[in-house]
Amino acid sequence: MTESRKTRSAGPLTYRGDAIPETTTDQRLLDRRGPADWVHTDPWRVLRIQSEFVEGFGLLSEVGHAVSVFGSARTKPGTHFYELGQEIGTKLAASGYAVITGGGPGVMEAANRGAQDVDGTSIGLGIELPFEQGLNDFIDIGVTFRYFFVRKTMFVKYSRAFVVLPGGFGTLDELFESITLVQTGKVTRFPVVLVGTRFWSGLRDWIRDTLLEEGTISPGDPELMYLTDDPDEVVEIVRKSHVDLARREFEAGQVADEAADLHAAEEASESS
Ligand SMILES: CC(C)=CCNc1ncnc2c1ncn2[C@@H]1O[C@H](COP(=O)(O)O)[C@@H](O)[C@H]1O
Repeated sequence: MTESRKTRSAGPLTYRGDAIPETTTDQRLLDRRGPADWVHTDPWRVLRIQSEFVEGFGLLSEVGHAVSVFGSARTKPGTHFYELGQEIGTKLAASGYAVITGGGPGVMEAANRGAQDVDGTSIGLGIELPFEQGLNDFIDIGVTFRYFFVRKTMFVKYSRAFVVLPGGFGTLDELFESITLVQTGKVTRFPVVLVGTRFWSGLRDWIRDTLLEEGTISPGDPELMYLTDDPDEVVEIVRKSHVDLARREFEAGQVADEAADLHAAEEASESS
């Protein structure tokens, strides 16, 4: 009979005899402090990026129907667009939509505040910035991301619609990112609603008169954006697109419960 050799298992690995390491994995994890440079290497960053996705998906997948509201970080309380942002936040929340913003001040704060005013779900997806900012005070659920692109994925994945109030480069970035995703068919399910006809009409005209004229976009592309000043119309556009999507999913046999519910609600309102 052969004498049984000393054996150690480490996860899926088996070591025997002289191959057995002197320490266990846990000991190596807990006992040693080596140089910290590896924290700044790309493979480590990949793990941090993954963890942001995991946290974001984990949090937002439980949230239900949501709409993202974008707009200037510099809009002050008491101004027209702050109040409009707040009213839109309130009306979306009252219609059952969670309101997601970038978590900062200005229009973001206004929309979060409006949602909170009616006990709606108010969410902030913040971003680490060179100057300390923190999430605004009107957020119930907040995440602060390190990476812009992870945060962008969250806005797109968990929103039924994008509502865009006047803003600067950040807002334009969000607007054009979302419209490009719609144009290229990467997302098929949400409307992009611009609020503030005077502010946005110059951009819309330039898109029509220059981009379309030059052939850099297709004839249907300018119609990918809605333009309004009316908070009720914002909610109406969101709701209608939501119901249309539910109907398409229902007809295609992809009957998620919510799609069936919405379809039934639509049928009921049509027949009443
Ligand atoms: C006062 C100040 C500049 C604060 C910055 N604090 C911020 N916190 C969170 N998201 C932001 C911030 N600044 C820009 N963003 C992002 O970019 C958009 C606004 O940028 P902008 O003000 O239009 O160009 C927002 O919808 C938001 O998603």
